[in-house]
Amino acid sequence: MWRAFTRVRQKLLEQCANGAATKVWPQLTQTHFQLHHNNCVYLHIKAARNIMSPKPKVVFVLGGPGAGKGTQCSKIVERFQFTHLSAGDLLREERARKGSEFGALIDDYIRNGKIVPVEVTCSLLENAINKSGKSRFLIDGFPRNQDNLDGWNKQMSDKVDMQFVLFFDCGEDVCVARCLTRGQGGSGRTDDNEESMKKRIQTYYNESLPIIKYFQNNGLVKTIDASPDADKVFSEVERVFVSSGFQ
Ligand SMILES: Nc1ncnc2c1ncn2[C@@H]1O[C@H](COP(=O)(O)OP(=O)(O)OP(=O)(O)O)[C@@H](O)[C@H]1O
Ligand SMILES: O=c1ccn([C@@H]2O[C@H](COP(=O)(O)O)[C@@H](O)[C@H]2O)c(=O)[nH]1
Repeated sequence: MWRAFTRVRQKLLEQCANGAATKVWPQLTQTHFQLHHNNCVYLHIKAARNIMSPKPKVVFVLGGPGAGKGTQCSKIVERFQFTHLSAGDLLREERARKGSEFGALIDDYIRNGKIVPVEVTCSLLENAINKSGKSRFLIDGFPRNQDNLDGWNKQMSDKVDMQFVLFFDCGEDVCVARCLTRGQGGSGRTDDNEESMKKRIQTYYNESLPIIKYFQNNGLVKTIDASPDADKVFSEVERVFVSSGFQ
């Protein structure tokens, strides 16, 4: 956790300890500093930046269908007080909303594993962020293609502080088996069936993986092996969040 430090003056730590520093940086507490054995005081840069940035913090959560994104997001919410926004859930809610002008379109896209135009998804995400009044968000299952990424950059990138992309790496067979088991268990999802799965997997390879690669090329991706059991996966996830300065 305390890998990225910058040296600060001893006086600052003392100010922090006696509360005087809150006048300068009200969000910082003594937990953001560490006294090193050589008597120098270090500030945890990422933790400090995380707490001092006024924009909402966003982590994109990506991976194949059934990789375990939603399952891990629930655990992250519990441990790190993030708000979970699943783009798929928001679209399903909008599809079910009486009078929605997008209901039929969303239904067709979901059944066929296609990606809904970004104007619809991005507006749902922005409304959810604004409505929540919260400051840490997991955006699960978005951006999924170039249209999503372009639309997000146009509408949202200046309004949030994107932290990193959490990528759940999982083989196709495991992904498909998890979704089909979820369907047989009564998920009620119109796309947890073999026909939709084939299309979802194709969309993932053709449209979503190139976006993950783009983020990778920009050094933004934290990859997690999503094939072990959920608790084991979470221990890796926890490590990533802590080393990124979240407490
Ligand atoms: N590590 C795991 N090991 C075994 N089963 C898992 C694991 N993680 C999740 N599952 C199960 O697999 C199914 C899919 O998980 P989850 O809904 O979290 O995936 P997802 O990536 O959000 O899926 P989708 O993209 O389809 O929304 C669920 O039934 C869940 O209980
Ligand atoms: O940004 C998004 C997210 C989802 N969709 C559509 O919804 C389904 C289901 O998504 P899950 O993340 O698996 O819940 C997906 O196959 C797409 O059809 C979307 O269009 N855009």
